[in-house]
Amino acid sequence: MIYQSPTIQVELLEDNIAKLCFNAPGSVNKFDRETLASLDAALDSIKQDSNIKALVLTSSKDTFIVGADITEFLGLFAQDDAVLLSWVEQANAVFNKLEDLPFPTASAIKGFALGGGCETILATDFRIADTTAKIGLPETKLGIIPGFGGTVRLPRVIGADNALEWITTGKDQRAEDALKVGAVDAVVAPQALEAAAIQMLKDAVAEKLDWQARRNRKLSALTLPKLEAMMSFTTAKGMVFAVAGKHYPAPMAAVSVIEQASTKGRAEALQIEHQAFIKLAKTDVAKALIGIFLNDQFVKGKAKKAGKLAKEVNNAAVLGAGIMGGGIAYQSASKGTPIVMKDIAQPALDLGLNEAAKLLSAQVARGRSTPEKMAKVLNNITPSLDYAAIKHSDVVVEAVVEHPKIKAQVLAEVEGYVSEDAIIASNTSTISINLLAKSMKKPERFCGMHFFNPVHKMPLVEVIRGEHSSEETIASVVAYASKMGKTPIVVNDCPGFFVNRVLFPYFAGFNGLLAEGGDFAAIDKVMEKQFGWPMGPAYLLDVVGLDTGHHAQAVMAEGFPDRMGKSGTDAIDVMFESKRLGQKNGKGFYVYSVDSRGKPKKDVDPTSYGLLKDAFGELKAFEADDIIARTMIPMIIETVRCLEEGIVASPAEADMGLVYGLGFPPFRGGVFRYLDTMGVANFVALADKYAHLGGLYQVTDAMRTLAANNGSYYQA
Ligand SMILES: NC(=O)c1ccc[n+]([C@@H]2O[C@H](COP(=O)([O-])OP(=O)(O)OC[C@H]3O[C@@H](n4cnc5c(N)ncnc54)[C@H](O)[C@@H]3O)[C@@H](O)[C@H]2O)c1
Repeated sequence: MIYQSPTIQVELLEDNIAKLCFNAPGSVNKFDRETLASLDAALDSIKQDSNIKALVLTSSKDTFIVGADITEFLGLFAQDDAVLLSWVEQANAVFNKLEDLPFPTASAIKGFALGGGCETILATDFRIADTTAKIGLPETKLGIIPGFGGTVRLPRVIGADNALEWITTGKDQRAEDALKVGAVDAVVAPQALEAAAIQMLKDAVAEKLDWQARRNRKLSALTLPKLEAMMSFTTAKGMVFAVAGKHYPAPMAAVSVIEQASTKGRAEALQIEHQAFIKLAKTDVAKALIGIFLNDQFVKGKAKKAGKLAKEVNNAAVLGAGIMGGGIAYQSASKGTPIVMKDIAQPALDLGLNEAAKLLSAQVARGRSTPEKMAKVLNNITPSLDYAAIKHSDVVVEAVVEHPKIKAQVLAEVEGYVSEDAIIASNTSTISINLLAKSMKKPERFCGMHFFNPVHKMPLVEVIRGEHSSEETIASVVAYASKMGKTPIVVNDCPGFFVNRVLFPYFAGFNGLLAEGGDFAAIDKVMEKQFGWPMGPAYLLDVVGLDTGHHAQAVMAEGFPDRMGKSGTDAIDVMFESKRLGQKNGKGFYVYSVDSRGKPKKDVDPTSYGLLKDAFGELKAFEADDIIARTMIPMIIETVRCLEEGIVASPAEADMGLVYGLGFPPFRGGVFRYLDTMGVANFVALADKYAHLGGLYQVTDAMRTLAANNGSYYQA
């Protein structure tokens, strides 16, 4: 053994080829500080051993290296620039040491080689992948750029255009795609991986392969004709800005770094990367995006733990084949859990199946599925008009019309058809789970399972714990949601649960602006372009449906009369009463049509402006900051209330609920990250300026205390 640590072992194989194996104690290899220090020490030992003629890097896990240890990032990035620079320089010295070894080197890559893992393989002369390999530099998705030389080495290995695409999109690349652009030298079967890498090294030692020429290419400036370089970088900037937009600076920074470094040798090029990396690491955007990554892991970890208590779900049923029922059936079937779709009307069943077939056909057309797979998924959905079909279901999801009496009746009926231990969940969006539980003989087997529309796209499922729901019920529904590829968050019962409870105060803020003459299209523009929501409030209401919005608003007003009770007519009433229901009937705040290419199109409509003018008078302009404050303050305070009341268990889960359920701008990280970034005291001062607008604008006592103590919701 040449070197051994808890994360890395180095041994000498035949023909004096050394093998460095990443072998961390957990299930995967990560580039934490310990592994980096260990790699440094391992390389020193290798350098000192004069017998060694070549080096192969391998992993004892199913994956090579999944990337940096992101749990270390927020603490690390909070340090002074000088400390951060010294960390980056030290880390890069290790990668340079690997690249500068006096003999040929190769990486044998299986599974993920992402981030720091990808930067490791780029520092070797050769890269052999097996068919399971996935390679990439996802850093821009976290608001930063690669910091271990990725922006310098990748363009020199695969060319500037390819590297720009890899780095600015942050996508993982499959082995065969990596081979096409020359990121790897060969792709082999998993069992042949190590032997193939060793053979390549033997050929290099025997000078059949010119490893030094490859290395020199990485050490020098990029060989790009001036005109071509200008074209590449200018095009990339335009495209990247169009996709990433002004709120996500990292992809653009990556283009600039690659451009500036393109004329430099390794040392200078790396310095350009270091400087840009440090600047981005300090941004609020990086903090928010890293926070989301960590929160996502936290939420998924909780769901995984719940899985241990869960009942296995092999057969499911959904009651109601409407928009939601059809979506739930499709999602369950496509993730491998057969599902009975029960309705009272044959046309509804036909429509539900047709919707599923449409989604599947689109996937086949895009090459993401095959006709065989499509047939299998459709076979997993059993349409039925008869309750007898749900007899063997482990979980039944009720998704019939949003009417308390109908739901109560359906839930009572269901209990008579399923086994004693079957779990029953309701997809209600507003009706109290405790209220619905009253119609059941065994309320402990019942909880809420709130999906979002469209089911196949929206990642969140709110699992609502009623006062009688058993732990097994909650755990089983959480596990089923995870199996469906969704991110479940467990919340306690209250009107609107978590997501709708915080959404309606935001709509109330919007209504308040309109009641004073605010222009809905101008408000949407500010909330989309400046705040970063995927849709402004008027557009979102049109998508949700003004009838649904109107109904849910009444439920919320009844549940929280002090804050959400209504006096007089608001803009939602105006639209609803004029039968402008939104996208579903082609007119709401906006009018909807189909453009010449068959794509849905929305336009402003003088009629809706006329109706609003009749109700609220002439239009009045509001400043962007005012619009943001008046809509966001109510949502933010309601979110804090949900945490204080234990409706949602942690800031991390609340923020993920907002990002995954509503599309809260990821670069802001969620309400709690947003509050921490702006400072709780600053928020309280801002909200106090709007306190005259009513109960939704009153901060809680706990917020005031936190503000006075200069506290925050997250630790880092
Ligand atoms: N549409 C949304 O955006 C959304 C989002 C989240 C939750 N939800 C909730 O999901 C539920 C369904 O909403 P939807 O939009 O799919 O409604 P929908 O009107 O599209 O579908 C309801 C379906 O239930 C069927 N149905 C009625 N009574 C039935 C019974 N006794 N047994 C079986 N089927 C019956 C109807 O025939 C219809 O096909 C509601 O509780 C709603 O609040 C809707």
